[in-house]
Amino acid sequence: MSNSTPTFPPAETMPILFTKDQIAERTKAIGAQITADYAGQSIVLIGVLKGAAIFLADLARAINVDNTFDFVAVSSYGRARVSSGAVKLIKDIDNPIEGKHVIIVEDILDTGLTLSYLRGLMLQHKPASLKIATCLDKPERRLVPIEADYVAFKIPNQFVIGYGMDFAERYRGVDDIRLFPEEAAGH
Ligand SMILES: O=P(O)(O)OC[C@H]1O[C@H](OP(=O)(O)OP(=O)(O)O)[C@H](O)[C@@H]1O
Ligand code: HPA
Ligand SMILES: [Mg+2]
Repeated sequence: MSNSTPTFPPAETMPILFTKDQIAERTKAIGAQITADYAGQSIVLIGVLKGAAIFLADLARAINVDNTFDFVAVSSYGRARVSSGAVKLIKDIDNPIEGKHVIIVEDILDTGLTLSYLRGLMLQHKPASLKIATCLDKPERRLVPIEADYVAFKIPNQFVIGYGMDFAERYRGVDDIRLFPEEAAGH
């Protein structure tokens, strides 16, 4: 059945894809990996607002090397529906990253348009190194070739909410990652 008005069913009614315990376990593992990879160095974690805020907060607490935070925000024009790759920077980094070890932190790598735009932009600042950490990777949806260096979970082509991820700005605070029912999307 299709309708034109989005509805916001309670998150508890949606199937769980990953529980908060599973997410915490993978986040700790990635944090340990980053700690090992950057031992003795300083890193800059750049979160992509708004979705990445929660994963960044947890990942940072699982990393045991000197680190600072920064945030960027982008706006995309119908990202999932056009292949133009039109992404615009709304908020830039606050501090220079030239010569620094940088990790861009995302909640989800989907078509790749957001991260491929941001990677190009950040490389212009000449960081010493640039890697990508993402909670979720949906490889089937990729429109441009880009891979993350640290991935908590690979998922099939299904829309998810929770742990920072939204549907129409809702559900970001849900602490499990759940499958959003397509019939509620109203398209
Ligand atoms: O790989 P892509 O197809 O570019 O999609 C992934 C991006 O889309 C979502 O952000 P969105 O732009 O919806 O904003 P939000 O983070 O504020 O939810 C998500 O948080 C990623 O940033
Ligand atoms: O599955 C998703 N859920 C929420 N936001 C998203 N942005 C890209 N893919 C998704
Ligand atoms: Mg985002």
